[in-house]
Amino acid sequence: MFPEQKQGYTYEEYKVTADWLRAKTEHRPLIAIICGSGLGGLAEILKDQKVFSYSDIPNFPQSTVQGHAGQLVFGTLNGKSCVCMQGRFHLYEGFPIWQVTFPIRVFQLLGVQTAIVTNAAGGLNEDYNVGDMMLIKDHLNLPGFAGNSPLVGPNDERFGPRFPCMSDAYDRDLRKLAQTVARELGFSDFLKEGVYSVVGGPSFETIAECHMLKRLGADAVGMSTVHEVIVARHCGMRVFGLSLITNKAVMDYDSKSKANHEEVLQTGRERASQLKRMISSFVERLERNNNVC
Ligand SMILES: O=P(O)(O)O[C@@H]1C[C@H](O)[C@@H](CO)O1
Ligand code: HPA
Repeated sequence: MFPEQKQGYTYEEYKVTADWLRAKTEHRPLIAIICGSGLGGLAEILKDQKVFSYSDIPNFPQSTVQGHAGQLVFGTLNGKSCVCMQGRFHLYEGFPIWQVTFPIRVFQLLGVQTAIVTNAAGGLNEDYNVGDMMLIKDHLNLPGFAGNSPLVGPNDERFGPRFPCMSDAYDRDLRKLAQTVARELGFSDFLKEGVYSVVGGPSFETIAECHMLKRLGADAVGMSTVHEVIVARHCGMRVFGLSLITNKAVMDYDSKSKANHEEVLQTGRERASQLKRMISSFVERLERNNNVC
């Protein structure tokens, strides 16, 4: 017979990790920042850092993708306590979806109220350019349509309800705040707002798939974020989602362009300083408004 397969974490397992972290750091984060591919440099904006390698944290999965360092960085940003994931987990790495989203519930137990979720994404909207920042206003959850949701399985009411609402997944006030911040920083020319579609990866999309996603209403495509957002909303966090358009999706059969991870990382490096200023000012304003914009 096959050994019984693990179906998810227990409440106690999330708690073991949260308690372990709480015992090892005095930081009590209210904000979590999840760094997308090549965007780990965002953690550098945190002061008074306490850094943990994922391999040292009980129950934590390990990062396997280039551009995801695999470190949890606690620190303060403009006086506000934050925790930053330098590296996230993706379905294509072979993790079950409940492992992909494991850190989110740990953060909730640590007291996090707001999740800032970033990613690298391919632009489907023809008005988008490489290097644009896209405020995520909504998502299309393709793995979810096929039943691969992080909330599948018995629901633990201590985290949230059986049937959480997702029509307000990406907080409108936080998006407004981001628009204000971008305007003040002179970033409006490369700021967009749109719909992010998650696919399973790791292969980049075919031309026909890109056309399909665009017709479904997606402005950008990626391989992450949505699972984390669903779990964050389920447990009552406010979510701000930000995509960096690292490449243009190939939509034309005559095109010689080929999506590739190196271009994704390179665009991240080129936009690193603007992204840091954007997130830093955004968090500063959150503080000023006591998280109520
Ligand atoms: O972690 P994110 O979603 O930013 O990473 C994207 C999707 C793939 O992991 C990778 C492809 O280049 O970048
Ligand atoms: N497709 C899927 N995921 C991505 C892309 C893309 O074009 N760019 C960065 N992540």
